[in-house]
This record gives sequence, C-alpha cells and structure tokens, in this order.
Amino acid sequence: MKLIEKALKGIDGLDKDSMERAKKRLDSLTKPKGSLGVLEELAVKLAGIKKESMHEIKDKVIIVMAGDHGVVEEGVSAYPQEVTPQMILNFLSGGAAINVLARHAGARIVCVDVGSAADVYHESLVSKKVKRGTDNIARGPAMSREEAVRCIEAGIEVVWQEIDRGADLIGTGEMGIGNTTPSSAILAVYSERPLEELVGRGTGIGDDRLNLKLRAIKRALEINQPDPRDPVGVLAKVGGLEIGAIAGCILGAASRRVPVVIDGFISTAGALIAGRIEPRCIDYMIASHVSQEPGHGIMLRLMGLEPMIHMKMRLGEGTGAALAFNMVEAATKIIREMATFDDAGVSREIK
Ligand SMILES: O=C(O)c1ccc[n+]([C@@H]2O[C@H](COP(=O)([O-])O)[C@@H](O)[C@H]2O)c1
Ligand SMILES: Cc1cc2nc[nH]c2cc1C
Repeated sequence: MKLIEKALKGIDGLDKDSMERAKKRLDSLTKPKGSLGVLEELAVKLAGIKKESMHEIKDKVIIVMAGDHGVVEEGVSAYPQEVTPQMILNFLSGGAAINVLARHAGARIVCVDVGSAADVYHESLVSKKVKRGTDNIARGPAMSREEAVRCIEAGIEVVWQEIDRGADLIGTGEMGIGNTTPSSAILAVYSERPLEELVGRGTGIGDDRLNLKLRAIKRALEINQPDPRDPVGVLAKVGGLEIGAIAGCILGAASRRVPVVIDGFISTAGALIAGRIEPRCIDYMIASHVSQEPGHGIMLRLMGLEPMIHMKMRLGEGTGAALAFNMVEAATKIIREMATFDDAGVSREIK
C-alpha cells in the first residue's frame, strides 16, 4: 500500500471518553470552572488526541521543511534564492531564530531538504529532495502530480521516523524564499475573497514587487486552473515542495495520534492541503500564532482554528510553533499537577 493511503487509513476521530474524563478532572481542580480558558480547551483536545486524559509531553520536535520556488523569477520576494540553502546551514549550526526558540522550549529540530534549488550537504540534514525547486507557477504547474505525492510521502516518512524515535509533540516549520506566493495561491483556491486580501508582503516587499506578486498569482490561477476538489492537484499546480511535505507531516502525525502545532502562513497552507485531503486531521492541529501575512487569519478560519499567540511575527521556520509549545506543555502540566478541591481542602462552588 502507498504510504499516503496507509497514513490516511490510520486517521481516526478524537476520543470522546478521554475528553470527558479530562473535562471532569479539570472541573475538580482548585480553580473556578473554566477559568484557565484556552489552556483547559487544549488539555481536553490533547486528551482526545492521545486517548489519555493525563498524558505527559516528553519529546518536542520542530520539523523544518525547506524548498525553493521557480516563481521567484517574477520578482516576488525581497531576498535572493540562495538564502534558502544558506539558512538551512544556519539552522544546522544553531544560529537561526528557530534554534533559539526551540532551545528555549526544550525542543529539538529536524531540518529536511525537500527541494532546495542548490545542493546542500550537512551530516545532520535529512535529504528528501523531490526536485530542485518548483517550476514557475506563473508559467505552468509547480510540479507533476507524482512529485506532489512524493513530497507528501516525504513528510509522512520524516514524521513517522521522529515519532518512532519518541517525538510526542510536533511543530511544523519551513524555509523557502518565495513561498508566500504559492501559499497565497493555495489560499485563493479555497477562499472567495479578492486576491488583494490574500496576498501580503512576505519577507518585506515594497509596492512594486507586491504588484508583480499579485500578477504572478493571478496568472498562476488562470494558467493552471486548480480544482479545489483535488487538493493534491492544487499542490502540484500552484503549491510548493516544502508545503506538500508539511501536509504529509500533519497527515502522518494525525495517523499516529500525535498533536501537531501549526506555525505561520506557509505551514497553514500545508495544513489547508492536508485538511482537504482528510478533514479529520484538522482535529490534530493546534494553531500557534497568527502571522502578519493578511491571509493567515483567513486560512485559519477556513479550518475553524483559533491562534493562541498574536506577536506580529512573520518569520516562519517554526518560530510561532516553538513559542506555542510552552502553552501546550503547560496545559498538560495543569491537568497532571494541580491539586483537586478534595486534595487541598478547598471549598467548592456554592450550588
Ligand atoms: O510564516 C509566516 O507567516 C511567514 C510570513 C512571511 C515570510 N515568511 C518566511 O519568508 C520566506 C518567504 O517570504 P517570501 O517573501 O520570499 O515569499 C520563507 O522563508 C518563510 O519562511 C514566513
Ligand atoms: C534571512 C531570512 C531568514 C528566514 N527564515 C525564514 N525565512 C527567511 C527569510 C530570510 C531572508
């Protein structure tokens, strides 16, 4: 059986009994009912994912998927393409923002080359190269359907390997100069809103490049005619290699009942594809932050996800996910470590 089919077969709904038990336990703890807000919602969701109301997180991992984009030749980014391999090496030597925030969260990082245009060598780099960057979506499809499937399968393979090594909380991350362009194109396939509301300044482009970016996306949609009912086709036509791998990572995590914290705009484009392939995987997603990219909030709402953090960030790499790890872990500690009214001899609510 193909890896993708195997993953899809493994995705089941949340466990309602464990969620009920978690709710009961939270209501027995020394606090007014519901007073820890989203922390309590998280604890209940995690119980449903793990089929266990009091589980502990032991091994947090950020998976950074890297890929390049042929559409950069349209002038859509503020930075040159060589930044992608340069940043991969920066991740591997520990100097990028994600390294700092992952260390801060006590998480490890796995960096995967799914499609950088350049050859990158490092002993710690996971090489799953499907293609040396996508083709220019303003002129034709990003990749073939077969390549799109391979990206998704690369994501499944990597996340399953990490789960086998002990990972019990996954965060998505990415690096790819130009990747806000395919992310906006994917969003445009699924949103009725005008393109101007779905396209932002990415790495910080000015008005001239923003116009080139809008034109490139318009052309990409006209030429490729992506069909929203065919998410793998959408990925192949207007997507990205790392975006497909993120989708695979999410499907793979859901199939093993491991929660996956979604980072920013590009990660959420991957999540959108995953959620269209198998809607049940949305239950396994935790939205970390809302990016400054104007389309990000729209994307999250399309999946009914609410971000926890509003920090005006727009870096990607998994930085928002790493920050949110702290909150996810806090939720598991609340339910495990707080005293109950009975334990602490605290009087209950007046009936
Ligand atoms: O995650 C986000 O919300 C986000 C928003 C804007 C930019 N980025 C990062 O910036 C790069 C893409 O920006 P651009 O302008 O080259 O399309 C890519 O490496 C992303 O990781 C990330
Ligand atoms: C330096 C740099 C770091 C990044 N990290 C994610 N996207 C990025 C884009 C640039 C330009």
